[in-house]
Amino acid sequence: MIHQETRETVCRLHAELVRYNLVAWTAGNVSERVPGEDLFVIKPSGVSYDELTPEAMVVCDLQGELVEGDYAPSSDTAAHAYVYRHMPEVNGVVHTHSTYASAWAARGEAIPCVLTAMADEFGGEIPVGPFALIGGDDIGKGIVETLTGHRSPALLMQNHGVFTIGGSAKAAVKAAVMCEDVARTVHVARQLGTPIPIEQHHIDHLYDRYQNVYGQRSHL
Ligand SMILES: O=C(CO)[C@@H](O)[C@@H](O)COP(=O)(O)O
Repeated sequence: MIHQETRETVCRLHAELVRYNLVAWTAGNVSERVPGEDLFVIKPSGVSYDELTPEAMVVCDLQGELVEGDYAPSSDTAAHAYVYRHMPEVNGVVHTHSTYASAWAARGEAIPCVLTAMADEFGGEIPVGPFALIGGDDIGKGIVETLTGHRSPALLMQNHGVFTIGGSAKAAVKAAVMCEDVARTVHVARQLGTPIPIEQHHIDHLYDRYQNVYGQRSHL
């Protein structure tokens, strides 16, 4: 099938949402831009995660129209397409209803930057986007307006759940995993007392280290 490599990547990353317990039933979705094309691959709508295969993935254009595939595209296709049209640096989009992050979304409250892991991955708080109905451009607009110029690759769409972006679908999945992890920890901290905010200059230092030094850097 066309765009087989991207199909395989997007299919494999959907299994990560299940592995990290970020979705229930058929909720959630992952997409990735097809390299060099005005196209992206996304999950078929309402198909069980254990039935997802590279062949079941669907290919859409940047208007969200189905280009190739046997299934109807995800109900969030318009949102993903909007992000790809307005954020050319983004090559991956993920949506989950992960429990703790969605509980913050239900309250419309940003997750404050009180953990070094938040400074590392999000460069500050995880912001909240507006309430938006599903299917049109409203969710996509909320994502773009909230994350443009913001360090965080994740946001909490009010009353809904998590959307993340990344330079790849894998990066967006990582952001979704880390978003749920810190949402849970900060929630527990709130139950025990008042979390202590990290000073901005420390956030900046931590973010720079994690983004530019942490891990294995290819020197070849
Ligand atoms: O939250 C929504 C829509 O935003 C769910 O329907 C979504 O998680 C799953 O929908 P799809 O199966 O991708 O169509």
